[in-house]
Amino acid sequence: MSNPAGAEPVRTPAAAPGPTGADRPPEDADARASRRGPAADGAPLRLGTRRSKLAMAQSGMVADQVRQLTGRPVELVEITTYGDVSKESLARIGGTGVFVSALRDALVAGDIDFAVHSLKDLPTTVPDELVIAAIPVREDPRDALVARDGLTFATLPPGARIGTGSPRRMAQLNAWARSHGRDIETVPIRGNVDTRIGYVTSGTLDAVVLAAAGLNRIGRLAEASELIGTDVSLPAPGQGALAVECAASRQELAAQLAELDDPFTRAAVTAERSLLAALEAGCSAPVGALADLVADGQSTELRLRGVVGSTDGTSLVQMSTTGPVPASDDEARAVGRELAVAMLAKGAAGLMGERTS
Ligand SMILES: NCc1[nH]cc(CCC(=O)O)c1CC(=O)O
Repeated sequence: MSNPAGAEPVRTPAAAPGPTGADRPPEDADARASRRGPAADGAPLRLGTRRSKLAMAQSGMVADQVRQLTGRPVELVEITTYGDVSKESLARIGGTGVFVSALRDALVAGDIDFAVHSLKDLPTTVPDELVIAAIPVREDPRDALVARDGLTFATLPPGARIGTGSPRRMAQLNAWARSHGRDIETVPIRGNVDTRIGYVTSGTLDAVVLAAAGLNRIGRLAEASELIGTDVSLPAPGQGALAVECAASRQELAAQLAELDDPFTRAAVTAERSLLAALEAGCSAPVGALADLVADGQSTELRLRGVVGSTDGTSLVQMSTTGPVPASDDEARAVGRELAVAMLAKGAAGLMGERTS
């Protein structure tokens, strides 16, 4: 692994300077908190966000909710991350944290008050200075196919070229194609959602695979020809969920943001991310995971499914576990850890070193 979970995130010189400027005198977190805490004079809360359309859309959604919750104005502060400026493939630069480190630096420095991340882009470890104050209700976690002429997996012609930069999607789509005697070619691409859909509208590729939640947030879900079943492709751990993060020292703010938290989403994504962490995989590893509820007669239980595969789809380790809905983050983490142990025993580790460009 080039950048395992828990490693120091990549620092970027491209981080936009905070609005308070680099030349302000140093002050500690408490001093900053008392200056801008929620008890202060109604000064706007600063929400740091990447400038991509998807990031702006999800930050805008949460900003509206926080305005309602606190009665305070919320202003968006644009921050550029390494993932935004690098032209390298995400698999190669080790996706862990490349979209979030500059936002986290700004939180720690006190240049912004809170940040909204796609949970699937967030490293599985949270720095001591920060806290995930809320994980709001998750949207549809599935992957979606955007294909020319409304084609679906079942109707794509032999040799169809499907774009995705995600080793997880490659592994599962290629495995599905192999087991169904279908001939597809996965083509590595990257770029923002509009760029990736552009490969289809321009005729360069027959289809691309994207997260349904991301398409929905930028208003383009209607262009998907198919939502991909979780029996074909398990989403990335945390896909479709957001994380609202602030400095751990801002306890009052964290308590207010916590009203946006959805306990079931938190339990589900905590189990998924714990699986990822225990596999010692980063967010660009070929790992899929999804926790959902299954009703079995009287009782409702939590099912956690996990998959690790080689990107060519020749080998796949798929396992699942079902049990009581976790009552705490610790219980949720234990569910993920236990499934990881079982998957490692089936050879999952050997499938994770792979990198594609
Ligand atoms: N890696 C980029 C990224 N991060 C979050 C989403 C989608 C939104 C989400 O999962 O919450 C996407 C785009 C995609 O995978 O198509």
